[in-house]
Amino acid sequence: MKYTIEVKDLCFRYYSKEEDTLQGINLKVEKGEVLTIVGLSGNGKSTLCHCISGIFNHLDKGSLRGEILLNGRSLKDLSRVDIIKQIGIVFQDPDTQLFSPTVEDEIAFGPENLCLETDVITYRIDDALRVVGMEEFRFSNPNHLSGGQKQLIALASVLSLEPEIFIFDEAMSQVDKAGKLLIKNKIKALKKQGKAIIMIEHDLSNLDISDRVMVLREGKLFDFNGSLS
Ligand SMILES: Nc1ncnc2c1ncn2[C@@H]1O[C@H](COP(=O)(O)OP(=O)(O)OP(=O)(O)O)[C@@H](O)[C@H]1O
Repeated sequence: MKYTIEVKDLCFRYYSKEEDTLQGINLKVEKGEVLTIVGLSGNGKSTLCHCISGIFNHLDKGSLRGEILLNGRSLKDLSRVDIIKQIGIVFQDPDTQLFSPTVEDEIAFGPENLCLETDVITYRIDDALRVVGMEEFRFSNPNHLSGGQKQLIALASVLSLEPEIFIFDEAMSQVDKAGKLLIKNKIKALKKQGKAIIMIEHDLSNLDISDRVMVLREGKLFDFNGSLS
């Protein structure tokens, strides 16, 4: 069976470190599945997200061993555009993700780079803003928004790419109760559409939308019952 995401024996070491931050990670996510990874701060969750999303293929920050497969194809064999079309990541800190002068430009950036037709881009902006309940901020400067609003715009900018795989790295950490409900409902809808989703979470109340939970501890990934992945 081809999994949407499959990670085999992944190890990652930052050049500035003497030990591997990720140590022999194995995981699989199917179409329509939500996998949540929990773990204490500094245990490697963001590093894992950056490896899976292909960011470390392009930013030479360390050495990566093992294999990451998207729909059966190694990440190493995919171009940057192929990866962006397949996998969307919402970063933990929205300030690292938002750089456009307006919310509209921010959401349009990905689809424009995929050279989509103008009316498709407009539709995707409208839809993404509606999903995150931020229509009234369309022409606002993202820098002037609150942390939670920035997280919602970061999510909208990934939704507009319509990838098959979503990675949410604590994407709801600054969002208020109403925003969390919107995001959770959208994740449920994405799951129904057959998207594969990896969520990194600190807040255990968000686990209700997960199919499976794994724990990352000191660079190793465990099933929730404590057995090594
Ligand atoms: N760019 C980097 N260069 C060197 N070491 C790094 C870098 N980024 C992260 N690390 C280190 O890798 C380890 C794992 O960090 P990471 O951010 O992946 O953990 P995390 O579980 O996501 O933590 P948090 O929940 O606080 O975000 C930490 O020891 C961190 O200091």
